Amino acid sequence: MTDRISLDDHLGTLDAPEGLKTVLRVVAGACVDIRKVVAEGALVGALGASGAVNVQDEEQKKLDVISNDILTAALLACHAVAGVASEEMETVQPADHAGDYLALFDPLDGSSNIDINAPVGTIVSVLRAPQGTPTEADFLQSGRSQVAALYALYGAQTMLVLTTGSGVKGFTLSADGEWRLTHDAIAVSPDTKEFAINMSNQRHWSEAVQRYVDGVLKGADGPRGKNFNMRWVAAMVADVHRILMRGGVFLYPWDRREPEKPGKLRLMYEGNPMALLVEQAGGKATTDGTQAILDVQPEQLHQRIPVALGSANEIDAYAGV
Ligand SMILES: O=P(O)(O)OC[C@H]1O[C@](O)(COP(=O)(O)O)[C@@H](O)[C@@H]1O
Ligand SMILES: [Mg+2]
Ligand SMILES: [Mg+2]
Repeated sequence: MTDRISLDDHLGTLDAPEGLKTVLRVVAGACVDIRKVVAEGALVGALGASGAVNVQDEEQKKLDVISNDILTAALLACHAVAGVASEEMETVQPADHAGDYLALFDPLDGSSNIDINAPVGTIVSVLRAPQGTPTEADFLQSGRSQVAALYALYGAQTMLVLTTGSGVKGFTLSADGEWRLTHDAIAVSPDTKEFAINMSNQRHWSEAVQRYVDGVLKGADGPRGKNFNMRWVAAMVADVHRILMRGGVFLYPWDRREPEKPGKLRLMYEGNPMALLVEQAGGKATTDGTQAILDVQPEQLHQRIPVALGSANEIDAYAGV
């Protein structure tokens, strides 16, 4: 397998600023370090709750905190990074030097999977930094402004899936610790017979979402005229990876439980990076079937949004119910 191009070599050939390549190398290295802790789990005392609660009012797992510390330290030490923001930190952290880039991340996505040895991952969005010390307002750029987006998936294989704005490539971590290109030109098929949604929230959804899911559940006997399969890994990173590999739709809509919150997932470090990857792979990434996530103007660092992304024709069907 060593004849496969490494991430390092791929970045070397990329028509992108050296600073951006450095940021991506640093993120990729931090993900290898996070993977080691994820893989050793109980052996290194990394499972279970940390005892703290984050700014989202969610219980932090030890691995949320460890992953956040690894990424934050690596990125703030990188000369090309002017500041970072994370799901696990209340506000932004400027670096003590100037830099051309800002990094926003969900250090460990799929926290409820940690203690059951199910897939988790890391999601990262990279933006251009303004002149001077960045403030929170400087991070509130729309998803279209991202210069790179990636995730690492700690699953049966460890993979890193990356876009710098011209297509999507997937790298697999080799036994000797190198990211190697295994998935060139990742593309989301326009049609699908697979959907992903947390069905336990059904009674809280809007009428339109109820209608769409009712239609797909009726399968060949209903308005869609074909049978659907359902999958829910409970880690956006793994559910989106499945869609990039074989199509499908991933839905996390607004629901009535907390009507003042627009959804569960966070715009800046979940919605935006995943939306750029999905669009770059030819899929659609929306809040409601029509509004592109990437065009949402952010108002808050930890802003939530509804998410409907995946196979283009199926997202159109979702919009049309
Ligand atoms: O608990 P549910 O409704 O299955 O939600 C699962 C969703 O929550 C998340 O785990 C939220 O992310 P975090 O684990 O980073 O908080 C998503 O990855 C996933 O899609
Ligand atoms: Mg998450
Ligand atoms: Mg998380």
